[in-house]
Amino acid sequence: MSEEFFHYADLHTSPEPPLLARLNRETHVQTLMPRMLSGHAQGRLLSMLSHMVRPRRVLELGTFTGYAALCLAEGLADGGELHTIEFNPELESRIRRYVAGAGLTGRLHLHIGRAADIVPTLTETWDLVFIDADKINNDTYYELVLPQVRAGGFVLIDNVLWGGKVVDSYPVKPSDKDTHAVRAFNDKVQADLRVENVFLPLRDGLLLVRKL
Ligand SMILES: C[S@@+](CC[C@H](N)C(=O)[O-])C[C@H]1O[C@@H](n2cnc3c(N)ncnc32)[C@H](O)[C@@H]1O
Repeated sequence: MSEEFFHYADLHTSPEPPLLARLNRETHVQTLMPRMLSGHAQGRLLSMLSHMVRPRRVLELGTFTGYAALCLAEGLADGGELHTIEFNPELESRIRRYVAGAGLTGRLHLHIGRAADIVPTLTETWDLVFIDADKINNDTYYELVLPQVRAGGFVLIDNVLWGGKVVDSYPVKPSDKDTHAVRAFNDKVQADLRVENVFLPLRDGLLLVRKL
C-alpha cells in the first residue's frame, strides 16, 4: 500500500490524545529509533481493541517509550492493571513520567529487565498480551505467555511483516536470522490448533491471535 493510503487512513482515524501526541513527538526528537513506537493509527487500534476486550490484566513485552502501553491501558476494566517489560534502563524515567502524566501510577507496572526472565515471575492470568520486544524471540515469548492467557484471551504480535521481508519473493539471506525467525513464527501460528489468528497488514503488520 502506498504512503498516500496510510496518510489517508491516519486522517480518518481519531486523533491521538494530547499526552500521546506529546510522547510521539518527544520520542521522535529524543530517541535513536523512533520508528519502534506504534504510532497514531496502530495506537488507536490497540486502544480500540482494548476497549472491546475490557481486559483486567494486560501484559506488554517491549515498552520502548510507553506509547503502546498507554494506548492499551485506555480500555482497562475497573480495577484492571497493565504490566509492561522493557530491557533498556535508560528509558525508565521517561516511561514513568508519562505513566504519571496519564494518572496510571499504581495500575501500570513497569518491569526493567529481560522479558524471558520477568514473564515467568508474573503469576497473572492475561486477557490481552502485546508481544513487541526482540523479534527473534517471538516464539519464545509466545510459548511463555500462551499458558498464562485465559481461554478466549488475546495475544497481539507486532512487526510480523518485518518491512515486507516475510514474503516468498523477498531474497532473504541465510545470515538474516531475524527475518527467518519472523517467517517461521508466522508460519507456526498459522498452523497452531490452539488459536485463531488474523494477520493485519497495518503499518509493519500486526498479528491478532485468540486462544481457543
Ligand atoms: C518495538 S520497541 C517497543 C515499542 C512499543 N511497544 C510501542 O509500540 O510503542 C521494542 C522494545 O523492546 C525492548 N527489548 C528488546 N529486547 C528485549 C528483551 N529481551 N526484553 C524486554 N525488552 C526488550 C527494546 O529495548 C525496545 O524498547
